[in-house]
Amino acid sequence: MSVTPKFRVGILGASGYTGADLVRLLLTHPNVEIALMTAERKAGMPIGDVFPHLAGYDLPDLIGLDEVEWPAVELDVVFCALPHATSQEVIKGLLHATGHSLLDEMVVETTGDLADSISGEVKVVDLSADFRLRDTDVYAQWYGREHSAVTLQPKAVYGLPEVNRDQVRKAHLVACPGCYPTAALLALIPLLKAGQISAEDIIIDAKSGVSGAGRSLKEANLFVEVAEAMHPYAVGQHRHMPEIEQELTLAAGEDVRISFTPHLVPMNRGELETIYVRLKEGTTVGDLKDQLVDAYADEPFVSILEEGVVPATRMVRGSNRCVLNVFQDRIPGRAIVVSAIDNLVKGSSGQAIQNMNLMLGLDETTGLMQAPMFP
Ligand SMILES: NC(=O)C1=CN([C@@H]2O[C@H](COP(=O)(O)OP(=O)(O)OC[C@H]3O[C@@H](n4cnc5c(N)ncnc54)[C@H](OP(=O)(O)O)[C@@H]3O)[C@@H](O)[C@H]2O)C=CC1
Ligand SMILES: CC(=O)N[C@@H](CCC(=O)OP(=O)(O)O)C(=O)O
Repeated sequence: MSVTPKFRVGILGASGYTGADLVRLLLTHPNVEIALMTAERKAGMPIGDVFPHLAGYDLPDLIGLDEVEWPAVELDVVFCALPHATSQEVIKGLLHATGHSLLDEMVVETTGDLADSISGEVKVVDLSADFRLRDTDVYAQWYGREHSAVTLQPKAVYGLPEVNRDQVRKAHLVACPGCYPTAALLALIPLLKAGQISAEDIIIDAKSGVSGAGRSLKEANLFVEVAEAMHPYAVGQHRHMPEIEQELTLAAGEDVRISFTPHLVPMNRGELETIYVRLKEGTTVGDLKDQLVDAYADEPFVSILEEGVVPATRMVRGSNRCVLNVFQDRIPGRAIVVSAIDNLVKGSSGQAIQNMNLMLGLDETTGLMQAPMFP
């Protein structure tokens, strides 16, 4: 009986929420083995002590980043599920330690022919925000610190597979989109590309479950602070705004400005965005719907719901799906687009695996076809 060779995968930050969901999803992925898992405070612990739901599986113990023996650990893929700022330092360090060609000044981008010449080297999928913003000055402005890997940034590919699939296939460093941007971009990019909606009048009203804030202890995320209540935060200044505008502007070919307000809602996972748009002259709500149906006809993870069916987080929980629909606003000339994802799956870990599948030349859906959990 022949044994399928498996790619060796490392998860940096496996003791966090996205790390845990990476482990959960990768445990049933037929083409990978989890060869390394790191933590900071939880270093030295078995993963089952940190996350009881992951006890009893054949997994390595959590180790500190400083204990990783690059390049001897021989990883094919590294998932970086670390806080932003830490991530760029760690990625730069691991590329140095493995003597990666991506650091070569001659390699100006990873998606052209040069990508083929570095095909055997480790591939990095970053879940943090560190390589998403293409302009490092914009990064400095929104993240309050200078970017420390300025020459590496242009070599990263923005990992929204439905939009950048071909670049992701050849990439060695993929920046996974933020959870809010994922839900917004999937809803809006096809409409802006088709010139159906105004680039100037887009209002995104977003809601997220508390796992979106990560597992580290924060007073604002205690049960008493979030249960039986709901509140907006980072009003008018959330750092996902420039990320969403960057990708919408690229798609539209003109400057796109958005109003974006996230809210924290008392649920563990899930993200819902209600998006108000202005129709261009001569465009109907039916045209928007047709455009979304067309754009996603062959996409395994994006579904446009039937007439009148309202997207909800319970339709996507635990799955890599995004569900969308379009509705007529009472105000003439306006429409409402609703988008739902699971922040920990399509909004981070699932999307990261979707990117990995593309980078490794595997079927994009491998290990990601779980149906949503309900109730
Ligand atoms: N949660 C979400 O829905 C989403 C998160 N993201 C991004 O993904 C990344 C991970 O998020 P999430 O899993 O929620 O975060 P968590 O706070 O839950 O986990 C962070 C992980 O990083 C480790 N860590 C923290 N500081 C350091 C350090 N200085 N050196 C080494 N390791 C460190 C932690 O280890 P330990 O616990 O042992 O200290 C833990 O394993 C972040 O950049 C986040 O912004 C992106 C999209 C959605
Ligand atoms: C509920 C909540 O707090 N969500 C996080 C976003 C999660 C995410 O996508 O974060 P990164 O862009 O840092 O990767 C926030 O608003 O900061």
